[in-house]
Amino acid sequence: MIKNDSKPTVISIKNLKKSFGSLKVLDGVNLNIKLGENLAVLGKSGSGKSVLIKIISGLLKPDAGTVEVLGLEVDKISTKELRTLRSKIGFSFQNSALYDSMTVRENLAFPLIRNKTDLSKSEIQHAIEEVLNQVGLPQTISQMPSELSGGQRKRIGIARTLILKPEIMLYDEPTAGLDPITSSEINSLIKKVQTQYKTSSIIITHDLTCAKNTADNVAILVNGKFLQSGSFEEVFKSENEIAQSFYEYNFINEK
Ligand SMILES: Nc1ncnc2c1ncn2[C@@H]1O[C@H](COP(=O)(O)OP(=O)(O)OP(=O)(O)O)[C@@H](O)[C@H]1O
Repeated sequence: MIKNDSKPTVISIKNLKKSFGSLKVLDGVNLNIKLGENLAVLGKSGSGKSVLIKIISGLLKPDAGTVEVLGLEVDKISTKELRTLRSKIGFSFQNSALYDSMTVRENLAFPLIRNKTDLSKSEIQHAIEEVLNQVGLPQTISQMPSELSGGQRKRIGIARTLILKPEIMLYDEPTAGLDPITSSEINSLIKKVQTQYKTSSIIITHDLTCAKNTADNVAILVNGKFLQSGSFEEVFKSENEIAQSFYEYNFINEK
């Protein structure tokens, strides 16, 4: 799956298993993400994509296997180490998770104040302006989330994670519910984040256009394992029936 073996591995998962009662959700997942790589994880609803992300971020414990993130085994480290590790991971949630009663400025200041108490007011203001420019929305600084479009809210949600300069980004269905043009803008932003912030990312998506345009590699989660992984072309030009059925049910927009 990985093309450039000389780059360090940022996420390494070996034989990961996770069940809930008799429901086997992950049943031997193996995964390597190299520095600067974007990986799209595809899979049907309920296939375990969110469980995988929760295990990577230490919110759920694996039943078996090893999960190393930035060189640390997430289920073996102390709460304090986990907190530090999580501050290096940016989450882009489906609902953007903005605080409705705060302006865009306050939403962006919030993670900085919570995590970096030593920043001055002008440093915070500078960081907010910088990140708003990066996501292309400097004019929204005094607006409330309710005044923003779905695509703008998504961008501000991404800005709110970028302001902490994460090393890893986890995107949960970044284009869900967005029209094709707004989706394409979000896809471009994901690529921009990869190059400008030098992040390594997992992009959970049902949207093959998103996978094609944002990811270096894609992997399909089926029956608790990665069935197919590799570049978009490798996975979807294969004869594999499940990969083919994914492809046929998606309309692909070229960049
Ligand atoms: N804390 C939990 N307790 C019990 N079952 C759980 C828990 N979390 C997830 N599951 C089950 O694990 C399975 C995988 O869930 P998960 O949310 O990872 O799916 P998904 O691939 O992200 O789906 P979707 O695309 O719909 O978001 C589901 O059957 C879900 O009900």
